Amino acid sequence: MNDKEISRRRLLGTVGAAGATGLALGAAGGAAGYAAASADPAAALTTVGSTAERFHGERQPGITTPTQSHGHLAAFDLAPGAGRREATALMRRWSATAARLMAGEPADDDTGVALDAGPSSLTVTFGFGRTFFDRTGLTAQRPAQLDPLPAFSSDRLDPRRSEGDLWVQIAANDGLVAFHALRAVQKAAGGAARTRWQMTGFNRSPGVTARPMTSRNLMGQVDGTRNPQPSDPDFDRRVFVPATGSGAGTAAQPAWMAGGSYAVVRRIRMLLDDWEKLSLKEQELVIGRRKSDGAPLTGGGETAELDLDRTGPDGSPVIPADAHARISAPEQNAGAAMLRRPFSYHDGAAADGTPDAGLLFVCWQADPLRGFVPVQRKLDRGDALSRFVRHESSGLFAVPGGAPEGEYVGRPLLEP
Ligand SMILES: C=CC1=C(C)c2cc3[nH]c(cc4nc(cc5[nH]c(cc1n2)c(C)c5CCC(=O)O)C(CCC(=O)O)=C4C)c(C)c3C=C
Ligand SMILES: [Fe+2]
Repeated sequence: MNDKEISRRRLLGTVGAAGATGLALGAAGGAAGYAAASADPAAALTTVGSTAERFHGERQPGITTPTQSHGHLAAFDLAPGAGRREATALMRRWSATAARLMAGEPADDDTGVALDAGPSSLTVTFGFGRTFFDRTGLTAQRPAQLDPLPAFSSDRLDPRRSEGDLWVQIAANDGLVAFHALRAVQKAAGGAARTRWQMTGFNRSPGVTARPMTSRNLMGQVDGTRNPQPSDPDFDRRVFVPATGSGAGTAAQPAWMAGGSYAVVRRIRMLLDDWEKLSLKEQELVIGRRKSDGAPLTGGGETAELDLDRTGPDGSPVIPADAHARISAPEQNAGAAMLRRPFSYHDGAAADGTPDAGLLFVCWQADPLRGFVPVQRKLDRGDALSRFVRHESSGLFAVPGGAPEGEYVGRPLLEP
């Protein structure tokens, strides 16, 4: 792998090292807050702890930020009686809280949970659900892209753990820093909004592999190999809403979504007891890739192209017709693609004793009808993986562009 490829892959969090886009806050740089308060600031922060992401900017953090090791996803509903005024004040408070915590500074009325740690690549990302717009009298500003996702035959969705007026994604390379931020966001909600659901996930910790590697999921597969890369000429067009408010071939988007993206969030349970009964060969045929290194069954290394036309001695395709990697490939879906940025989760055992574990699947795209929806439709019809997974909750959120310095996320919608 050359240097360019490594830095490109770091950007998407496929490596086990602190983020390339982050800003290391050393003592000389005046890392305010927790670490600066310790006896020896110069020694207090490791590279992992001292790395900071920027809150303010054209785009929100947490979309192309290298995937962190700890994540919390939370949806909130506006409190009864709360409308646009309360939502505006809430987004101001949340943005101020996120900016402070991401810079390694304490929140108002701080709980002290992250007292000794640096920002640890914390990101806080905010989104609006479909119901937010009616609640705030902004129905006319609701993007068509937030229309409900179609029902899929394999859905087993729990409505209480789906959707929501507002969505927050919190992630950091330290569990205490991530939890601290979640509590700060929940406290800053005050009387304006209540937690509707909350889920906790994880990824590999920075630095645990000897070389930069794509992460694995709880089925043991290398997962993330064929994600779109920021260096791809069509990356921005696929993932972000352009400043003009709409992209080629997509439905018009409101101006307030410029620089934003849409997050599809699915809690996908893995039926691990069934999966783990398969032989290695059977597992590899389900995906169409080798488990050891993620390489296509048709050969080459991890990043080699899939040869979808290759047949074996018996005349059947080497990458089976129902293999997940074949069915989800953009070439099989009129170019539909999304940026997958998931977390694994493990919530103990279900009532039947099986592990309640799987993927908090989060994918990003400029338009869900040109990303998640066509691919999931296809997977729903004939993906070999579907026997081993169950979609248990779902959310679709409009994530606006980032807040410039001195502003808050969502200002162009709430106070145009
Ligand atoms: C609708 C979108 C997708 C869902 C839902 C989904 C669930 C899911 N996927 C894996 C494991 C792997 N997925 C891989 C590739 C892959 N998956 C999707 C989409 C969804 N997956 C896409 C678009 C792609 C890339 C296809 C391509 O560009 O060729 C892979 C292979 C490695 C990789 O490219 O990342 C694995 C492994 C699980 C376990 C899962 C649900 C739990
Ligand atoms: Fe997949």
